[in-house]
This record gives sequence, C-alpha cells and structure tokens, in this order.
Amino acid sequence: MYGDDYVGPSVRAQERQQADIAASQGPLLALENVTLSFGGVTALAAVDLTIAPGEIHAVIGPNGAGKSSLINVISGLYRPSSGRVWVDGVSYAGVPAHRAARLGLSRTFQTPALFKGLSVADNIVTGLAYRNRSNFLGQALGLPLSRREQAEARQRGEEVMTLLRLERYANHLTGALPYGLQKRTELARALAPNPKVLLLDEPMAGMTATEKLEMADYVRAARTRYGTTIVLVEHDVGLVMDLSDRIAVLDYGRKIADGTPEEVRNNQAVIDAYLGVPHDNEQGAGI
Ligand SMILES: Nc1ncnc2c1ncn2[C@@H]1O[C@H](COP(=O)(O)OP(=O)(O)OP(=O)(O)O)[C@@H](O)[C@H]1O
Repeated sequence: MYGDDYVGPSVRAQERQQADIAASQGPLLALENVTLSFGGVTALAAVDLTIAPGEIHAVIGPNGAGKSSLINVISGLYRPSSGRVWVDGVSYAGVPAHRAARLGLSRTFQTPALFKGLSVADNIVTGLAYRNRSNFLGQALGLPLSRREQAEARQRGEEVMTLLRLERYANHLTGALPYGLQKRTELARALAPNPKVLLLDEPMAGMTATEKLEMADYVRAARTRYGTTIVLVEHDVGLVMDLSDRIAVLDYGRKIADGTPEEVRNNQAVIDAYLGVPHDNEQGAGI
C-alpha cells in the first residue's frame, strides 16, 4: 500500500495516537435510531452511529445504500422521519444551514458548490460568513466589529490556504481552476470556520489517482492541525481503508458493519454486500 510511505511513519504514529485519544472520549457526533423515507423508499433504516472527537470515520456502501442521505441528515439538509442527531450534546433533527454552521457543522458536496466568479480567497472567506456577528450595514460603514471580523476572516483564510497549499491560487477565479483544485478549495472553505465536525461527500470523486492521494493527505493534515472530527463518504474503498480510523458500512439503508478498516475488510456481510450476494429476500447491489 502507498499510505504509510506517502505520509511518513512518524505522521502515522501521531495519527494512531490521536485516534486512541479520540476513542477514549465520549462521542462528539451521534445518530440515534435514524430512519429516513422518501415515499416507499427507505433510504436509512434505524441507523445508530457514534463518532469520537478527532476521528476520521468513513461511510461506505454500494450505490443507493444511503451514504449521501446520511450526510444530508447530519448536516441538517434532510429531516429524518424518526430518530435524532447529536452534536456535542446538542440534539436536532433537520436544521437550516446557518444553524448547522453555528452547531459547528461544515460540509462539502459531491460536485463543488463554489462561487465560480469569485477568487479562491474570497470563496474561502464565504465559509466564515455565518460566524460573523456584524451585519451588512456594519460592513458597509466599516464599523470596528465588522473591520475586526473581516481582518480575522482574512487571516483565517490565509492560514487554511497555507495548510492546503492554495496560496498561489488565492487570486485565481475558482471557475477557471482544474477540478482537483476546485475540490481542494471547497475543502478549505469548509475548514475555514474551524468546524467541530467536517462532512465530506465524496471528496475524491472525479479525481486522478495522484489527486486522490494528495486530497487524502490534505484531509489528514486538517485533522492533525485542528483535531477536526471528519465524516467522509467515498467510493474508493482502498483509499478509505488507508485514511480512516473507523468505517461504517451501509447496505439498503441499514448499517451492516462499523469498525476498524481491518475489521471491516474481513466482515463477511460487507464482502457479500459489495459482491451483490442477495440476503433476506433482497436483491443484490453492485459496487
Ligand atoms: N431526494 C430523494 N428523493 C427520493 N429518493 C431519494 C432521494 N435521495 C435519495 N433517495 C433514494 O434513497 C436511497 C439512498 O440514496 P443515497 O443517494 O443516499 O445513496 P448513496 O449510497 O449515496 O448512493 P450513491 O453511492 O449512488 O451516491 C436510494 O434508493 C435513492 O434513490
């Protein structure tokens, strides 16, 4: 495998240490008996999930298994039909985007949702908009609170751009950038408000193999630098195995496994789900 050589053994040891510390604490994020239905389709069926602080926890599963639905429920975009989500002790079920941001949740989308006509730096600063207490009038008049918040936002944006090696693209229009850099800009924007929980919906989708490895390194760097708790949905199972502390597996909306990469790799129900072995009167599904 490329992973250990790529990030360096000392970094991996540090990551393992962080994961051990995380596992010894209570969950930062929890889903309790979450069910989500669309008419006759059950996208999520009584899903329980706990995620420790500072953990990188992946969610995998065959097409249509409910992965995006899970991210959408956690981010508050979808309201579960039943069950609740907890972030740092606060319970909710469906919240508007600005409230989700105030709860400390931040996310990226399968297809980057950036302002293509704005520069990379400006896009990243938009990630901080919900955190600011000053209003539009205060900003227009240049009141002290607004000036201070704008200076802090710029500084934070620069820090995140440095971490993700985006400084040289700071003034480039995002719409003109290659796809891999757009995905990285979206990661930077989601990281800018220093979220407690970062939700990444297929962060490596559509990337070349090299770009995927780079992205995995940036995700690791975010966790190492800020201790961010990360939930990621990703189709590249090999990459997920290398990047994640724990992996939950969904199949037909049910959680069929949740454990370390090694445990999941050897789980017969997971192997069957990916091979499309039918069970309990269900039709098989391809990867
Ligand atoms: N907005 C919606 N309206 C109706 N059905 C939906 C909606 N969103 C998801 N579904 C259905 O819920 C199920 C789970 O879909 P979801 O997109 O969460 O799966 P997924 O694991 O993310 O799939 P993929 O890997 O293909 O992205 C599927 O049967 C899907 O058709």
